[in-house]
Amino acid sequence: MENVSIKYMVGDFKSIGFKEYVLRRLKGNYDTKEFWANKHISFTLNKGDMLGIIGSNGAGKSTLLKAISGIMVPSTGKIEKRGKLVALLELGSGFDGDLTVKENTYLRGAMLGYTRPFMNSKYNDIIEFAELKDFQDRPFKFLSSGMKSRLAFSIASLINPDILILDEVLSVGDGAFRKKSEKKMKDIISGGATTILVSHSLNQVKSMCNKILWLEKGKMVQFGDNVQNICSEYEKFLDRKAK
Ligand SMILES: Nc1ncnc2c1ncn2[C@@H]1O[C@H](COP(=O)(O)OP(=O)(O)OP(=O)(O)O)[C@@H](O)[C@H]1O
Repeated sequence: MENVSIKYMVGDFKSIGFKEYVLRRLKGNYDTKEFWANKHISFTLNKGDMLGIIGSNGAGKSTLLKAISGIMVPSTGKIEKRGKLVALLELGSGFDGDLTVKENTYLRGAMLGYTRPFMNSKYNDIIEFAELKDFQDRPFKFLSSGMKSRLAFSIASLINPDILILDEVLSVGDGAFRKKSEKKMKDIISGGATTILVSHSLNQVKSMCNKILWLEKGKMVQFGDNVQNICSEYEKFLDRKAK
């Protein structure tokens, strides 16, 4: 990632409708502003790295993940990545609520570019890992949040991506599933994949990540492999903020 900045346009243009928009433009009181959610972010990861991204609410963590996943294009700068990328962003994104768990698993596989025979060979493992064997024919919308995230994680992790992006998904599963998924992620990493994880749990970052990126108000505060030190500086920062 080289000098990446990402801006959102904010203002009242979404809610006003076309006629009002034209009128306001003509009168010159059409109000939009640029909001930079990320500014000048640069870092490099190697195969097998696990990066933890930390920072306060609104620091720009999810926006950066969207850019890495290719959902958003950076306003400036460049992102280069090699290999098959799988991203788990907002809960339930990429699923169809009316289709069953089974149908969604195949759909998700197809969206990621996998063939039906490949998905046939992985399907049982995915459902077993997600502990959703009894729910295969249930519409996705009737699953609990934890079950939805378990299915998303199982699909993403069992199809062996080169790059795995996780936005807080692990925090939705219960304790037992979290332990199991952390172990799975360690296996994925030792298999050579690169993982990026956004987390508000410093313990999780400390125990799993070998690199860390700390963002605040869109800017990079620290990046490096001294995970313990950066986490304790961040903890002190949070303590000062809470006073
Ligand atoms: N679609 C959007 N339009 C305008 N501003 C946005 C949009 N999405 C996010 N933002 C703003 O960009 C900033 C960064 O948001 P982002 O979701 O990346 O933060 P975050 O670090 O992931 O936060 P959290 O820890 O709360 O999930 C915030 O100030 C947010 O209000």
